[in-house]
Amino acid sequence: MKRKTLTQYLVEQQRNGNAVTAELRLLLETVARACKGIGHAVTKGALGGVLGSLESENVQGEVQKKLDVLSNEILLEANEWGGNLMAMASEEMETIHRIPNEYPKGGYLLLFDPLDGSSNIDVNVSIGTIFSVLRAPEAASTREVEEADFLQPGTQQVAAGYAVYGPQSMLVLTVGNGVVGFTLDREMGTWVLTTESMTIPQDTSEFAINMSNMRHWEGPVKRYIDDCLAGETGPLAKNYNMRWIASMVADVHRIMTRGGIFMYPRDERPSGKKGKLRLMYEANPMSFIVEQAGGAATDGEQRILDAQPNALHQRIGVVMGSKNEVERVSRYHMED
Ligand SMILES: O=P(O)(O)OC[C@H]1O[C@](O)(COP(=O)(O)O)[C@@H](O)[C@@H]1O
Ligand SMILES: [Mg+2]
Ligand SMILES: [Mg+2]
Repeated sequence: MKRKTLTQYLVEQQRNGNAVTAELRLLLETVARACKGIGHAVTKGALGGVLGSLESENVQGEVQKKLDVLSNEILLEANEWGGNLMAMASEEMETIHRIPNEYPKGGYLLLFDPLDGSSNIDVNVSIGTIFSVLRAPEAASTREVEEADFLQPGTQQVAAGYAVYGPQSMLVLTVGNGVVGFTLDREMGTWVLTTESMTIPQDTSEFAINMSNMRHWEGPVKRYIDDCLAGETGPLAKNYNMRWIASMVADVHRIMTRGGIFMYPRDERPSGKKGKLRLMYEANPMSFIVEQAGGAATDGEQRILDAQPNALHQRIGVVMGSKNEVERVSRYHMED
């Protein structure tokens, strides 16, 4: 069977008058090429000297892995000269990266978590890259682009995707017209369309949460997990299975494939941080993808995509996946 490549898919989306402009197509192709480069570095492992940590910490106060920094550089370099962007923002950089004046600029803003699942790099477990594309506000074309230009709710995203570097490298993408999945043909070096329409089953009996945080959870999350653990004879009247890979991309990719609910809720730790995951680089792009696949995403109280960001590195509680199960967790929050 002749399969479409990423380029063919995007050209088709452009021709069909959907959301993909020529500029967005080139931008997405560039991001996909960068992901191929990151995947290549990941595959080399110790042979490529990419494992281990650096002395540095990122803006979140987390120790940076060599691959966090390398992946960030690959994405910056690939996208800097493409002519489609005004600026980029990354989980690994304190503030935004404006396109230097010597390069042409375009109308989009790109945000990314260059390497997601950092704790899994050195143990050879699936990791990934998450990205989100916004339109730069009109006003930014007549002045210098600012951090505030990025603070748009997730509903404004024009595209989002992730690459997962696992047994296969896959790229999962939405341009607001459903979700498609590409597998990397390593010999040819091309992303090949292998799933035309990714959809998440509405119901599930599989949850993903880091159980070691249980003592910090808020009441509604505790109640939900207790009900899951009670199994057949409990209030949910079914037995649940649990999975936790500790790479959001890999956990959400499993849910995109066979359903489930992924939770990294905000909790009551004295740090006062609103959850662990970042709204702009993780929660928003993944929520857009999950919703486009028929799932749902909430922070417990509100739809994640409706959250108005107030800072680039803001964190948020995340509950996403199979629609009926996410709605159940929202109900538990309402009843609290
Ligand atoms: O180690 P924990 O607390 O279970 O956290 C795992 C979560 O942290 C993350 O690794 C955070 O992402 P980064 O690796 O990009 O910082 C998520 O991918 C994952 O879901
Ligand atoms: Mg991450
Ligand atoms: Mg990261």
